Amino acid sequence: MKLQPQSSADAVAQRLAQTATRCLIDEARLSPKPGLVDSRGNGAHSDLSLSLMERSAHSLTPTFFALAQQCWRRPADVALRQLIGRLGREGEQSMMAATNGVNTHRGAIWALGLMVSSCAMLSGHATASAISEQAARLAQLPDPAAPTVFSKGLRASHRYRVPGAREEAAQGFPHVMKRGLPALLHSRAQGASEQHAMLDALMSIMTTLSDTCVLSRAGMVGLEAMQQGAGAVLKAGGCASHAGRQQLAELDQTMLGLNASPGGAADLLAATLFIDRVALPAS
Ligand SMILES: CC(C)(COP(=O)(O)OP(=O)(O)OC[C@H]1O[C@@H](n2cnc3c(N)ncnc32)[C@H](O)[C@@H]1O)[C@@H](O)C(=O)NCCC(=O)NCCS
Ligand SMILES: Nc1ncnc2c1ncn2[C@@H]1O[C@H](COP(=O)(O)OP(=O)(O)OP(=O)(O)O)[C@@H](O)[C@H]1O
Repeated sequence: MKLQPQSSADAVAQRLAQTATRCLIDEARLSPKPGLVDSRGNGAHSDLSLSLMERSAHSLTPTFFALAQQCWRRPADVALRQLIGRLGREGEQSMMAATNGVNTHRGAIWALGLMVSSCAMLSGHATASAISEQAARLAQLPDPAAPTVFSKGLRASHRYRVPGAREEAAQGFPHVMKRGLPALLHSRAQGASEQHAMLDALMSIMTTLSDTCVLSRAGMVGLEAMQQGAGAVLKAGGCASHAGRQQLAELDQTMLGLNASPGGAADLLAATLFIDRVALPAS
């Protein structure tokens, strides 16, 4: 979608929105991802496809643009948190309209929505730590208008007593800051291709994330298989190595066998790519 900037705020909002959409598309196309939709196929999903994921990603550009515009240079307070919540839920509706009711990106709207908002609050110029800290502040604020449905993610969080999407954000996205981003930068510095560096970032996120998508579909057995399998890929030398790619192929088979798909880890990979592309280098 073409957005016409009117001011510097609009120009930054346009850049952030287009980058967020691009990160969703790059995440979806990245292959081979265990259990997830990628350019090979639908993974463990019967209702998702790459073209649906791409359509959904494009439908979200106006949501990310509105979030960035509305958050431009504003402080974190309850009024802004409520506004972001409303825009995020409207984004979920746009996604559902674009996909005929299939949940392609709910978790991604949450993670990227908070990051786009945080970045705009900081005038579009901020380090990775500043963006993640601002996102944590937003996520910690109450949104009295939030619906009280007991979602699948919330149910898994309660049943297995593990943190979910809300906690990940409220803690400042530790799986982006301490796993995904360092792994992406490390693999690049070792000479890995961009594809392999992105896959290593995903593996690093998967080693410790309590992904409620995996828990909902495959329980604790599925979560342990995901964490252990991702660790084995990295231990074998990562995705740039032949041994690492063999472990990755095994993990893919295991996840498909368990009908498990790490959707939360995929969201956090997209968020990692976003931070990598928009954050200023730390001084
Ligand atoms: C917080 C959200 C993600 C709802 O989470 P909930 O735990 O209730 O479960 P739900 O099953 O609906 O979605 C969870 C999704 O998060 C992702 N996820 C799963 N596990 C994790 C994890 N450990 N960490 C991060 N993301 C995860 C997955 O994609 C999963 O599908 C969100 O939909 C929400 O409440 N949005 C309200 C609108 C809002 O406030 N938006 C503000 C930012 S735009
Ligand atoms: N490449 C991807 N493949 C699959 N899921 C992804 C991908 N990228 C991100 N996701 C995330 O995974 C979540 C979809 O997970 P899931 O299929 O478990 O949702 P659901 O439709 O609520 O559940 P189910 O299909 O089990 O009924 C979305 O919230 C989305 O953000």
